[in-house]
Amino acid sequence: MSQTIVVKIGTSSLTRPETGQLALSTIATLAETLSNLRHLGHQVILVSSGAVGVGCGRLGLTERPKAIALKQAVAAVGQGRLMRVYDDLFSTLQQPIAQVLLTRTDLVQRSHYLNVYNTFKELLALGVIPVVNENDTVAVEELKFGDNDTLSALVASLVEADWLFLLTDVDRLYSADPRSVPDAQPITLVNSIKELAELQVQTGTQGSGWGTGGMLTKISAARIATAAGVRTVITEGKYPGNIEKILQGEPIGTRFEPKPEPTSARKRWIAYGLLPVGKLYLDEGAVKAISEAGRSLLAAGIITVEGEFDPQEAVQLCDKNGNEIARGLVNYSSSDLQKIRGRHSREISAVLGYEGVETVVHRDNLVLT
Ligand SMILES: Nc1ncnc2c1ncn2[C@@H]1O[C@H](COP(=O)(O)OP(=O)(O)O)[C@@H](O)[C@H]1O
Ligand SMILES: N[C@@H](CCC(=O)OP(=O)(O)O)C(=O)O
Repeated sequence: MSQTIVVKIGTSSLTRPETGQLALSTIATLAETLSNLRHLGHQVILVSSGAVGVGCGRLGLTERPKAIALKQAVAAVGQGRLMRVYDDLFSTLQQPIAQVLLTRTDLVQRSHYLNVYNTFKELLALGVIPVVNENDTVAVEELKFGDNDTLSALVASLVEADWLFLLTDVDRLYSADPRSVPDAQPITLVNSIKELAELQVQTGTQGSGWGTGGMLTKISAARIATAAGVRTVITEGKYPGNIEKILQGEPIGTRFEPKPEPTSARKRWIAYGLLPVGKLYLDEGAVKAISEAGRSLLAAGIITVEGEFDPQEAVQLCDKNGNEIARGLVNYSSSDLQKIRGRHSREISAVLGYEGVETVVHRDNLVLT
């Protein structure tokens, strides 16, 4: 049966840590594996990091730059080099590829999001393997995915993939970072992210020398992907051939079982695609109404409004202690909300001087998180 498979490979697998040079044998095996999957009739998307790492190698820089402009310049050098290598390898295997560079803003606007979706669908229908990365050279810091684990999960969710493989430099997830805790216990199966919380996995936020997010971003990627119904696997990038074995059922790496939430693609976009620009603190009644009774949010339940935003932007809905319970698209600007918070819906028109809608966040635009 044809499946849609998203494979993410991190810098730590694509480059040799000692020299920063490309790990050519790994990349060649990856190209072979992905081409095989295509021949078996699967649809394949590769999310590849490495622009910054490869750019550094090309320019002789020995550590990942911190200054934003330098990082962006280095990424521009590395991305071209990376695509050249991929295209050479995939061309030898007669497998067409395409470069897709995304920024977070491409997923924030619903029309752009649908546009990206249509482009992926078209590329996959053409038998092409899209090679995706964040458009590091133009991405604005506060509007970044920040790491390709998150990006790959959003792409997998967008195309409704069956599988997401996160290839990294450890063979699987452990109870703690195996670099610093030698007796950390391997984890092979995670039935739900809640179960992971119970296992109390320590992740640290540090990746290996060249990587960005360590295991933390991989687990949050697994959360996004499994909630969208995508089975997610963390496994070692050095052996891309394992992907085929895992698809055949071999217990390699750490497997996260999909836990599709009964939400539409649009609600997933609200929950994970959008960047919230404000926070609404709600009283207990409002928290109950939206989380237990599935109601819309009314102005009466809002205690505090934080941030500046326009109507139809995304906001976090929190309890009075600031814990997020939901996200949604707001019907009023922050300045109007400051005037109507705590007020009954029938008072809104008198306070604002125009006939506004009754709900602040309609339940169709609200997702529990
Ligand atoms: N609980 C854990 N299990 C496994 N690895 C962990 C854990 N916590 C932290 N790590 C570290 O995460 C690193 C992989 O993350 P990173 O370097 O960002 O990879 P990539 O470049 O593939 O995205 C590993 O080398 C490991 O040291
Ligand atoms: N977009 C960046 C990658 C950021 C990233 O997530 O890196 P990694 O942790 O190695 O997967 C680049 O191409 O260098």
